[in-house]
Amino acid sequence: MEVGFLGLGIMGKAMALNLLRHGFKVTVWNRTLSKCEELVEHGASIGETPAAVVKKCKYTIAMLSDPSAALSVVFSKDGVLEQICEGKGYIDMSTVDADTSSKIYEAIEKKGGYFLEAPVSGSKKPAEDGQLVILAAGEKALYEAAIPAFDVMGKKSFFLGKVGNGAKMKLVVNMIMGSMMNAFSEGLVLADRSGLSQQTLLDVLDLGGIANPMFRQKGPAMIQNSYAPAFPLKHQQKDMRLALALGDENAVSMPVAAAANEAFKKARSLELGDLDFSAVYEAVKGSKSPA
Ligand SMILES: NC(=O)C1=CN([C@@H]2O[C@H](COP(=O)(O)OP(=O)(O)OC[C@H]3O[C@@H](n4cnc5c(N)ncnc54)[C@H](OP(=O)(O)O)[C@@H]3O)[C@@H](O)[C@H]2O)C=CC1
Ligand SMILES: O=CC(=O)O
Repeated sequence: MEVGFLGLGIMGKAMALNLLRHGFKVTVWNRTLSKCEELVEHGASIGETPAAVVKKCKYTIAMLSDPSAALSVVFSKDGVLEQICEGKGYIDMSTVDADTSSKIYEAIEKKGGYFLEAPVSGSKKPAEDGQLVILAAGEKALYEAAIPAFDVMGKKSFFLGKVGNGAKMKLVVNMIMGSMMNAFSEGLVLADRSGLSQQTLLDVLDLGGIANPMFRQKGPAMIQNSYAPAFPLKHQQKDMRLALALGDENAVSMPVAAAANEAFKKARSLELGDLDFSAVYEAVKGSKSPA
């Protein structure tokens, strides 16, 4: 199966490598074209533009930073829309809001193409290990055609119905995750400032009813003030912002998420946006300068 892949950031690179490892023929494009070279070493071909990738491939996957990147790759000159046509499918796996996804869907449908949104839950390591959770919605026939690729990239795929439902599910999940990360950070600060061992707190948490992989994996690095980016903080703040907008639309009061969003914004103002989202701990601690 030949697929196109647009966007070779932390996630896209790992996902495209998995496809290559499992025998897919992959044509890649990235805004910073030099990032394609590593994929070429693993057997990928390069498309010079998103349009060139879509022209060559029946199915094209995108994994881009945010709504503005997702829209730009489709609608700009040399974008996806120039070559999408009947018989071709476009699968956007970026985390965006339902409106962005719907705009892309409508434009692609007008040209006779198929569209599926398929954001993922799971970070750098699950992407490398093919263990993502895929939250798809849109054209069912395209979902079915994409299952061999989803089976390589993920451990479980959900088909959630009409376009927008995948985006919304992903935002709800990440809203919860961002709030949890803030509560966790406050707990670590409180333990430390009240004279307790943070390591003992991690041990206690891991044995109880609120044990979870995120605390287990991020906690030890956080107490060492180490934030190598797996999920960049700027993307988590984007997801909080988009989830809060979804709350606005549905008149859902979310004071916990709103407070968490403020902490992520504060962390961005401390220039922590490119670090892992666990670096919000620095903002919660009250750090005054970049970590
Ligand atoms: N990292 C994670 O743990 C997870 C991330 N996600 C989501 O997946 C998506 C990608 O995340 P991740 O890989 O971490 O992000 P990165 O920041 O590592 O990569 C972002 C990608 O988007 C591209 N891009 C940014 N702006 C534009 C633009 N205007 N036009 C074209 N391309 C652009 C970048 O290109 P360039 O290289 O040129 O900058 C890069 O390929 C995001 O929506 C994120 O929220 C979902 C689950 C987990
Ligand atoms: O979007 C981030 C994730 O870990 O999932």
